[in-house]
Amino acid sequence: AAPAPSLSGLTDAVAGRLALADAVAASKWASGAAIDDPAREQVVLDTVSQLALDRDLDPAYVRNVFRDQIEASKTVQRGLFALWELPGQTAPPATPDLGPVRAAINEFNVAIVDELAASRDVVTTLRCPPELAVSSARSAAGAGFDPLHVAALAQAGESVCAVSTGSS
Ligand SMILES: O=C(O)C(=O)C[C@]1(C(=O)O)C=C[C@@H](O)C=C1
Repeated sequence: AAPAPSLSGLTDAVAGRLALADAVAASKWASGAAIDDPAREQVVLDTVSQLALDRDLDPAYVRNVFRDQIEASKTVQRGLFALWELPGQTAPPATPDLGPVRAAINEFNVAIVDELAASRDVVTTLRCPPELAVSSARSAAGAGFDPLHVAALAQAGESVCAVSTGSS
């Protein structure tokens, strides 16, 4: 088989994080919580900024990538809420406790920053956009994504290909 495209590790981690939006949405639907949680977003962005510094990556670059991760998660959550509001549709049963799914999201956050560090020499080149597209398609297929999740995965990758990633 052909070797995996170089950004596959990154897009697999991004897709894995995005797939957790389904469990987040089900939990929020069950509890009546709002999709937007600005305090949690701040914790995520501050955490990944520190992870970036630890890996000598530009924290502003990594924050931008994670703003897109958060927006992509909300795209999926809003899409699922819209679906569950339709007559005859039901949300899957879920517990209101977001703790376990957020712990899983935290693990993907670390994996994504690790992959950004591993891909630092690719993401600043013209190879990045086509490799990101191929890797995203591969990850989406592997995850069995529907059109809602495929669209959100593209949104999640919008800031990956960058001019510079260094912290200096
Ligand atoms: O943790 C949540 O409540 C989520 O919905 C996930 C997430 C994220 O992607 O990290 C997305 C939207 C919220 O505003 C906060 C965080």
